[in-house]
Amino acid sequence: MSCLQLSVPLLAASRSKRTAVRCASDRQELFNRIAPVYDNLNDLLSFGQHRIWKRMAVSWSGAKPGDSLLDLCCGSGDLTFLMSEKAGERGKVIGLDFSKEQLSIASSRQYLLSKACYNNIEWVEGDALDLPFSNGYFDAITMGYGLRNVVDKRRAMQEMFRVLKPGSRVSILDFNKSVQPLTAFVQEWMIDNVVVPTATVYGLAKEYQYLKTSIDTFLTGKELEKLALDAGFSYARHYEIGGGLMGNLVATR
Ligand SMILES: C/C(=C\Cc1cc(O)c2ccccc2c1O)CCC[C@H](C)CCC[C@H](C)CCCC(C)C
Ligand SMILES: C[S@@+](CC[C@H](N)C(=O)[O-])C[C@H]1O[C@@H](n2cnc3c(N)ncnc32)[C@H](O)[C@@H]1O
Repeated sequence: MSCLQLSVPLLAASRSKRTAVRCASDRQELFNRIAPVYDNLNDLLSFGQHRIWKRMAVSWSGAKPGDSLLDLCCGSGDLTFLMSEKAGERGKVIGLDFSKEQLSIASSRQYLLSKACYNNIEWVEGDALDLPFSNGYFDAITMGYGLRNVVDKRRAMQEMFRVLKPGSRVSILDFNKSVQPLTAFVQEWMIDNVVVPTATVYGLAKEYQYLKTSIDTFLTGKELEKLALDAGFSYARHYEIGGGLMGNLVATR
């Protein structure tokens, strides 16, 4: 069984560093593979709604002109570009990801979109579980659809806490693991009957089946709030958006 199918409890039970490293590299390869079609499939499969959800995440981060900002697990840069517009030409935004292919797409988009403020963006190939930044460096952090994909969510939350300035916020957007049976049913039905079959047309059935597995083993809103408070954040609130299909955790250091 590849670790893309391993549930988090099984992964945690294995506890072997080697397993975690292999899982991280399997996911790294997955996001390298889907990079060429990632943006288009997101637009197609969410009817463009994901762009609204991402704008909400950036607004909740509290990012403002002149800030030093971080978009963690930036992928092709959707939230990085939004954070760049918030920071303006006096500010700075770092987009960090461990997928070379995703960062390549992000860099190409930066050149093609060529907005003046986008000169404030720096792309960094790195690990969200071992950030190459000093303590208390950033004024705000966003993480869009990344927390569910890291192999150690606690460690990722601790790293975000470490590199944030006191009083600053992290805004974490992801799928919502709903406790409402109807919402959970609709989400699962859409993924089973629309998302995975569409991805199969692109030869990516396994990759989008992983999407479903990762949601099944994700944390609920209340569990995400507790994860943030346990990492040291003073305040944490999880908001359900997109009819409960998505969720956004806002936490203050
Ligand atoms: C931007 C979105 C998902 C990003 C994303 C995250 C992952 O962890 C992946 C893992 C593996 C493969 C792909 C991804 C991935 O793309 C959210 C929107 C795109 C979704 C793929 C579509 C979700 C559909 C909703 C369940 C239903 C939407 C209903 C509509 C708004 C009426
Ligand atoms: C679903 S994509 C999200 C991309 C983008 N934030 C968005 O909202 O579209 C998840 C991203 O997380 C990255 N990722 C997963 N684990 C990571 C880690 N440990 N360190 C850095 N990036 C990671 C993947 O390479 C991928 O680009």
